[in-house]
Amino acid sequence: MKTLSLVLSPSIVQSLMHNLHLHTQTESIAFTKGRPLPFSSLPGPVDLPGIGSLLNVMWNGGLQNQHEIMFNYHQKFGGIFKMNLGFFKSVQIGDPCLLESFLRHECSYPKRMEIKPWKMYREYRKEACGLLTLEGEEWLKMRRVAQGKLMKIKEVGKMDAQINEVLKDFIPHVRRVCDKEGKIDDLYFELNKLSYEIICSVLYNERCGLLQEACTEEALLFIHSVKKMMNYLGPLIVTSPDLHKQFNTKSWKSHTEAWDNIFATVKKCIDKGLSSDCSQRNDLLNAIHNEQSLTKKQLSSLFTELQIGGVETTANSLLWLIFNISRHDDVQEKILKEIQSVLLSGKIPSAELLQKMPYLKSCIKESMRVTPTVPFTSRTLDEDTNLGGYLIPRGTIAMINFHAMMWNNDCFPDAQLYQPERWMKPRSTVNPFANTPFGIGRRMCIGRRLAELQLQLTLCWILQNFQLIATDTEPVKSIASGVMVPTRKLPVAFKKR
Ligand code: HEM
Repeated sequence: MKTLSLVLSPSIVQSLMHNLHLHTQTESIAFTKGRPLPFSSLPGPVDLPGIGSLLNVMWNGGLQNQHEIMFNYHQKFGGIFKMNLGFFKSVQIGDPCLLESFLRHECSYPKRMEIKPWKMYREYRKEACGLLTLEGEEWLKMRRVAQGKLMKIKEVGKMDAQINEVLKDFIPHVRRVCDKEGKIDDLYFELNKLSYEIICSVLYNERCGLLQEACTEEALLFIHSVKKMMNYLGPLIVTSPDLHKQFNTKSWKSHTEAWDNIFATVKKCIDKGLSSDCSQRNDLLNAIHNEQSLTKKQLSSLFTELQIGGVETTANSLLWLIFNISRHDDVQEKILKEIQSVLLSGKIPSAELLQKMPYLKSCIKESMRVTPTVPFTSRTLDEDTNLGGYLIPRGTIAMINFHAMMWNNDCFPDAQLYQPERWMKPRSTVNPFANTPFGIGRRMCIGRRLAELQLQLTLCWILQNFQLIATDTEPVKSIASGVMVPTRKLPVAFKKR
């Protein structure tokens, strides 16, 4: 059994869990060793036979509203509670101190909850798995290959010129798609195009034409297919994917067709990128291929899952960033001044010059905290684990709730307000485990550095060319649909400078 060195004393935990709101790193909680209490004694919502808390979840808005439901449960039960949804039993972690101790004992091959339909597709079509779906030693081997190129700030910094080339085309594209009032009909879709164009440029040195006036359906195939695949994923997971496959249902067929298109698009890029005309190119594909540690099949799966992981997430973070800035004129003015003071006489932003823009970076960090793109991640426990004074059995899914931690008033005073200044203090008192929008530990997002560079450069280009205007001030709610999407079109307009 794995015992975490920092465990909450069971008696203190029990009284705290039941009587107090979410506790945080700012409260002094004594972590002592002791005999853990059984899993069954963890607090948690009603657990009915066979369905657990499913009815409660449905009553409160369903899985789409799971971020708010879990946030409220953390307020009620504390930083750790158990939850059973019938199809899976979980322990929910929403406290930075507990997360820190959980990670201190992370195993060599951390496992996220399996996305079964994705695995089934790969078996069905005899495709390999990539970083999102691999486990064990194979995962670590692939991770090491990709990490050397993607997690080093210096390596990623070299991608700035390619990203700028795409952004140069994005600005006239925005002007083209704006109506007379500066509104964009489907801003999220346009940002997805930008994100896809950037990732293809960085991975394969390939431009896809998504920002051109006459953009072809073929170029849009990947984005449409990911959307289609995600639409069918939920129903397949909640019911039985095995039965869907056995009866070849519409959901299974559509999910398969979408993945076929996703893999076909990536394989085309790989074949072209490795052809003799392009093999001298300075891109991620050739850099990884030249190391000769992955087969062609593994390359396809790695690159497919890098694209899946990187396109919509970055577009979504950018969408919320634009929204948050549009509602804070003072913040917008301050970023623009910072940009103008660094980019003298029309200089183009670069990874190096971004180092002189701490306020711009704080604005992005704050946006990802207040409106996170991914609200949770998961780990499947490989051993019985003593966490927070409770014995969590092997095989339980630990849901790590970033959203609950990032919205915790004890970690972040006035947590639901957008206040970039909170990141500008010389000595931050924030527990770093409380703000982890890219996940954490050995399996954290491998595209983090690239996403950050992309967001920083894009914000520079947008604010130099447009003033972001809030067209109304009504609240905008979000729903959990893989990533956190707004429930209505964002009320934002782009006014030319
Ligand atoms: C703002 C944009 C992004 C956000 C918010 C984001 C968020 C995340 C999160 C929360 C995880 C799970 C981490 C964990 O379980 O601890 C993850 C994993 C992952 N992300 Fe990202 N991501 C972003 C951009 C990207 C980009 C640009 C790429 C590709 C270049 C990418 C590729 C991946 C991959 C492959 C994984 C799985 C890593 C593994 O299990 O080894 N992501 N991301």
